[in-house]
Amino acid sequence: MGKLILVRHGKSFWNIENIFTGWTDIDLAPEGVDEAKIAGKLIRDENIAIDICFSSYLKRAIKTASIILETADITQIDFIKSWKLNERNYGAWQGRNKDEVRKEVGEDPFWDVRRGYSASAPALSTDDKRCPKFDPKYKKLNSADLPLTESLEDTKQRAVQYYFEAIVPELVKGKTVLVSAHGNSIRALMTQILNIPATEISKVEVQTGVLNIYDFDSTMTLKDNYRLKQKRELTI
Ligand SMILES: O=C(O)[C@@H](CO)OP(=O)(O)O
Repeated sequence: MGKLILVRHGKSFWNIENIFTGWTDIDLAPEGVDEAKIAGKLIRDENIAIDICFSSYLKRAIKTASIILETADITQIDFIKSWKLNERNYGAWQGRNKDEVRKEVGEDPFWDVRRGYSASAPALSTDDKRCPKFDPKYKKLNSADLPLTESLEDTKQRAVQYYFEAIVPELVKGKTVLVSAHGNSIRALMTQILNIPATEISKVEVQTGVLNIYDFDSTMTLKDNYRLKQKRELTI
């Protein structure tokens, strides 16, 4: 039976400061490191043998996965990174305080972009230093493929495409797969897996550091889904 574990990275410094992050490569805050350790301890205690790990290109997701695997003492597995698991690109809102943007643009347009399906923040201009083409991480990619802003729909399109292309084949083989990604890329995958319509997508919230587990049979029929999380103090 294939087991998929979706985890949103532990809290980053900008999560704590309430700043739109998107593709900005912000590190885990100490609280986020602890969340990842707790998740790793849960994997270890539940004897979940992860076979393969996928992560976005962003360090908050990469470090979350690495800490989980290290804490669970899982060392000899493939670790594959894809930009298609990145957070939604929030365009010109990246780096801005969420409350300030809300006051500036108004409640409805703000929530339409932030939790609606098709709206996006204003695009980055092509000479903006925040454009992915200026970041060496993306140098092997075609710059025309790299977004200057994205709606949730755009994010879902590339994340789900990657899910079918790279992750589902592992699940079909019966593997246990860890995917470490972001609020919006995971929201996109969850709505695909649970068949949630676009109109309901805004109601799906994804908590940091929580293990969202999906068990499939060999025909990819979902047999069970549950969350593992632990609030108590870290003792390791
Ligand atoms: O800032 C972001 O990149 C995301 C996730 O933290 O924000 P939001 O939850 O508003 O989509």
